[in-house]
Amino acid sequence: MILASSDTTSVTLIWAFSLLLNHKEALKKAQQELHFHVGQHRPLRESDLKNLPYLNAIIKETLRLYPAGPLAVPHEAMDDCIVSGYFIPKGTQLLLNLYKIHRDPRVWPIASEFRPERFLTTHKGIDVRGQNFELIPFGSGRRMCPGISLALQVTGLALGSLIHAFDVVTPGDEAVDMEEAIGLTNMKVSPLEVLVKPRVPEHIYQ
Ligand code: HEM
Repeated sequence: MILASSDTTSVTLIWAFSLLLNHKEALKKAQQELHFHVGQHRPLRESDLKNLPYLNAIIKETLRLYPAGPLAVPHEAMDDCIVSGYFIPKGTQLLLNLYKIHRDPRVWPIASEFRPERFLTTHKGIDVRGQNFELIPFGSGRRMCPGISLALQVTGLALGSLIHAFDVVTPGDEAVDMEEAIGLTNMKVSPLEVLVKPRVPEHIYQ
């Protein structure tokens, strides 16, 4: 449980943060949303998250492009079945390539680009809770991730708090290297380096 939770949530945060550093206009929009709904005189609270559609769209777009478990967890067919015309005998081990599903250009125009706006416009009705099979970073069905609500709360609160309280840039304002490591969890190859500068009054940090 601890293994399933800590790596997946921290790596999602790292990718979200990296994407924002490489897309300054999205970072600015998210900070404006936080400024409007939370203001500069109190920290972000869990109860704010439902009022931050752009921040939520950023998290969905991050989970689409960089699902923490790109091959989910192996499943086994309990009965003979047919999937997309392929006969799958009972007992077959099945791996789901979430990474590929999430970048299918028939569903996701300009699939490899970071466009959080799609979740507020063309893909507004699509959620990550296992009901929309084109976006299933937490899997779907009986064995889907039981930590989904915690993961979404922690990611929203951590990412939102960071960009609410700090202006963030990379050293030398260089683009973040987005190379991915091969593994069960979708890790970033190089460590993320960030310079932070306070952007709210001192008492918010206490
Ligand atoms: C962004 C964060 C997370 C992502 C993207 C994620 C993703 C996933 C995925 C794809 C699966 C496999 C589902 C399937 O095969 O259908 C899974 C399983 C699981 N996750 Fe997560 N997870 C995250 C965070 C967490 C957290 C915070 C916890 C616990 C507090 C957790 C606990 C588990 C457990 C116990 C399983 C195995 C469930 C089973 O086999 O019945 N995960 N997760």
